[in-house]
Amino acid sequence: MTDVMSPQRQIAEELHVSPTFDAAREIERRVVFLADRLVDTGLRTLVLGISGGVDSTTAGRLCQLAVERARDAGHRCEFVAMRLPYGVQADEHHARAALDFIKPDRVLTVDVRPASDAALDALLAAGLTFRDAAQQDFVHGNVKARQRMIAQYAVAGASAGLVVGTDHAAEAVTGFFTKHGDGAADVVPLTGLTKRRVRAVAAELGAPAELVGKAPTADLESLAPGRLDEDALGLTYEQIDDYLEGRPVPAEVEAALVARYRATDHKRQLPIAPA
Ligand SMILES: Nc1ncnc2c1ncn2[C@@H]1O[C@H](COP(=O)(O)OP(=O)(O)OC[C@H]2O[C@@H]([n+]3cccc(C(=O)O)c3)[C@H](O)[C@@H]2O)[C@@H](O)[C@H]1O
Ligand SMILES: Nc1ncnc2c1ncn2[C@@H]1O[C@H](COP(=O)(O)OP(=O)(O)OP(=O)(O)O)[C@@H](O)[C@H]1O
Ligand SMILES: [Mg+2]
Repeated sequence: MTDVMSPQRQIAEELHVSPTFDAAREIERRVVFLADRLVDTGLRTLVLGISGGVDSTTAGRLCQLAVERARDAGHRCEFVAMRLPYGVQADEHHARAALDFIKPDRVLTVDVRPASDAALDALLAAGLTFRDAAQQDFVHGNVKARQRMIAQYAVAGASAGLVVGTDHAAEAVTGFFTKHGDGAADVVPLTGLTKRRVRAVAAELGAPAELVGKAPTADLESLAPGRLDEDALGLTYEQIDDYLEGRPVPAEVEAALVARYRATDHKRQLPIAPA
């Protein structure tokens, strides 16, 4: 008899979700991973945008611990945390709290608004039209995410750096990221974690409670500022995490997740080439 793996198990395996979880062990494993990448490549910086959300708070603290570990081993390196607001960020106080907690070696602030708006203006001037204001705002949102990627790669290029991404299993399964925007990175230390496990790692690291429990937002749409991920997705992170961790979920939740996972497969692969 052939053993047919359930879609639930197959997706969890493909996204590297571990059946067991120990926050302290995960911190150690992921700090060692980042420190080893610096030492093994001979590169000098880790570069990561800090938004004030729990994902970049967690990944940022792991980066700072990793460069300190690599320095202890004799490797000259540092962590460059980047503030990348679009104009004035409504939850700037959370970004400040994240930086206070992470204690990065360096902070660089780049406002992505002028470049994002100039790109949109140039496209409009070239004759690009949108279905409606909502579609224009959505596409402009992805331009903002890609401007953040451009800024981080410029810093990496100038400082022999590695760009750090914050993708994890609960984001990967829904493809809820901008392709070649926040989805573009050299190293992804949160891989395989569900959202509640990211929060557990943040808590174990000692992050402030307001950041550990913060509601996730991509905050890319000017017409819907601070829109919550769960509202945009029509799914809760509890449901997504339960599914990834092998717990039962309603049939319609499983159907929605499998459909999203399949439709966004192209975002988790290299560009598609002829067979
Ligand atoms: N089947 C296929 N095979 C190969 N490529 C395919 C494709 N379908 C689309 N594409 C390409 O992919 C593009 C669409 O992908 P993309 O440009 O990413 O756009 P899209 O997936 O439509 O939008 C990104 C979504 O991620 C959310 N997001 C972004 C950034 C951060 C966060 C967060 O959680 O913080 C969330 C954002 O709110 C939005 O809902 C298409 O324009 C096309 O170029
Ligand atoms: N305003 C910002 N300033 C700096 N970096 C940002 C900003 N917005 C997004 N980013 C980068 O893009 C990544 C993806 O955003 P995302 O919203 O998924 O993560 P988060 O804000 O850290 O956590 P959460 O998903 O819980 O909101 C962030 O982790 C961060 O590295
Ligand atoms: Mg966010």
